[in-house]
Amino acid sequence: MTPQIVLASASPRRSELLQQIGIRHVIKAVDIDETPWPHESPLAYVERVATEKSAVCRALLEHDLPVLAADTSVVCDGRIMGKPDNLQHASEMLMQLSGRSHQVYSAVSLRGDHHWQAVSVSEVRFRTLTQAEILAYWQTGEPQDKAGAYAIQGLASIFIESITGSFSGVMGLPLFETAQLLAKQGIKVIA
Ligand SMILES: Cc1cn([C@H]2C[C@H](O)[C@@H](COP(=O)(O)OP(=O)(O)OP(=O)(O)O)O2)c(=O)[nH]c1=O
Repeated sequence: MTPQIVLASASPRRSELLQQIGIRHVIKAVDIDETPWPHESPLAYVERVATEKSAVCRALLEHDLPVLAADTSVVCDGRIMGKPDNLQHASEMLMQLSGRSHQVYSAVSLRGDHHWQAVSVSEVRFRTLTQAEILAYWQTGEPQDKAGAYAIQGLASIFIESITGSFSGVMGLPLFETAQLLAKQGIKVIA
């Protein structure tokens, strides 16, 4: 089957989500510096990083298939949370998320005939977590490669009281916005 797009991502979640809507893709992950700039807002940050991922990927390609990239950040009290470096870092993040709401920003960038982008912002509410739960959760291996040290699609679902916004966006690729961008490039998910 011929691919419709290139997915510029090493995230297995993003590939699964694209498969969920039947978009045929090949994966070409790129490595960029994801350090936020001083005083950069979460919105500006996720847009910049997603845009850079698609640009770097596009520059490496020898063909001109459209390139899709995304970036997802957990934001609490205006602070951007990336992936945890270790147990200590994950515990700090999860204690901060415990018993309250935070936001998840997911930016999508599509480079085809033009460059299009979209951002989804969701609100996620966690119940109160205990230190023992956080340690046990870390030991499952799930938090390691996830922004904010949790996965809504995994065991962390038992910590989440409510979500307003996009489940797929929290998971890493907002499918509503992605389908809208793909349509601009003439790629239809459904007739
Ligand atoms: C909040 C949350 C994040 N995540 C994941 C999605 C992303 O893989 C990751 C956020 O990191 P990203 O830097 O957005 O993506 P990535 O480094 O995994 O992949 P790439 O840069 O190559 O595209 O966190 C979940 O799987 N579930 C969740 O509930």
